[in-house]
Amino acid sequence: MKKFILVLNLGSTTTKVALFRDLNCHIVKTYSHDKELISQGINEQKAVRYDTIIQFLNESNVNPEEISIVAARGGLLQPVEGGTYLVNDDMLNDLTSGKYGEHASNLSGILAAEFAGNYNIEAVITDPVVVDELSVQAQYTGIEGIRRTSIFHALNQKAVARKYASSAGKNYEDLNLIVIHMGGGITVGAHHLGRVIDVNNGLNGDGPMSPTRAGSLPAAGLLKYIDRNNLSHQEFNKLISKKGGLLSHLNTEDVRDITADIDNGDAHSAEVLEAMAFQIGKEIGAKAAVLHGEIDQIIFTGGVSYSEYVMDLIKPYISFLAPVTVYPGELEMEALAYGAYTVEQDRSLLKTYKAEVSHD
Ligand SMILES: Nc1ncnc2c1ncn2[C@@H]1O[C@H](COP(=O)(O)OP(=O)(O)O)[C@@H](O)[C@H]1O
Ligand SMILES: CCCC(=O)OP(=O)(O)O
Repeated sequence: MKKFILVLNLGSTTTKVALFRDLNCHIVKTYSHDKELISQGINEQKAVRYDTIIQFLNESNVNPEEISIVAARGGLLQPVEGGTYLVNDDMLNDLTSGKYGEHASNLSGILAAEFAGNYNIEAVITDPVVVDELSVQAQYTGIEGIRRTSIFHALNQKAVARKYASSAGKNYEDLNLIVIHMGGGITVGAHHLGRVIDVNNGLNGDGPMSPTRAGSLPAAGLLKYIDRNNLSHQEFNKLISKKGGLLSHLNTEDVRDITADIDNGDAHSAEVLEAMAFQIGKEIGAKAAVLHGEIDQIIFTGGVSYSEYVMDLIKPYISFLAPVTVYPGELEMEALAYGAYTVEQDRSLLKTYKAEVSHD
């Protein structure tokens, strides 16, 4: 009997896999990958990541025939509204071609479709990283022809915001929140009455540096660096989105290793983490201005927010703005299972992704 929802959540540094029975988590595991793998392109990572999923099923003693649907974290697509989407051919083409960029979350959808195809079931994604609710003002840059788009931890930011609202006995749609997801990438979102009206692009050189992202860079300095090192487009993308931030400065993206080094007296590691905290604080201040200072709560989440060391570095910059709540880790597995469960119950909720028609 088909009774499980298989949840696949590929982040830049981890593969998280779970089995749910309806909305109850049967088993969940996080596999952390080494820095050699995560700095590769997604095609080079595909086989290892798929093997990780099969390893998980073997360890769980679950027969793939018992799975009714695959729920995956969605990747880089054209901007979409939130919701649960079928992984159809249009979506698969955009995820595979990298038309909108490359990130591990593309592989979630791709591997979900591969697995689903093998067992004649459906794959869906929920609230992909391209959910776009940016205000018109937030989309502007100072150059006509370059616009900001929304690429962030939409799934988890929305899930923790709703969890906080529910714990406060309020509706998400009635609150102003600043949500900070600190994973391989770091995104800081201004949630205004249920819409993320401003957020840094978590992938393409915007906002604070993170374990693997460069964050905002001085444009002229970047151009000189590219010329000096003769970087191709591909090398440039790798530099800012896979090998930046803590990995660039400290040769590891793992905050647990870095804080252990600091405990052993490593002053350089301490300085780099302080700089990351400074940049996160600054970004939160910017979002406070976007919300006109009317902030109900500041909410931290993501793997890095497990680190009390990092949280203690950030808090002095922002605790005067609003009360702080921390939800370490993520609620992404539950949110993905919920998305798949609801469309299994009511098919009319399933959305269809359509590729943009090219006019070239
Ligand atoms: N218990 C922990 N303490 C400190 N840092 C952690 C902890 N767990 C994970 N991290 C850090 O969180 C980052 C990964 O965040 P996570 O949200 O799990 O990843 P991903 O972006 O791959 O989904 C890494 O830098 C990792 O070192
Ligand atoms: C692409 C935006 C989301 C993101 O940064 O995810 P990771 O933290 O998993 O890299």
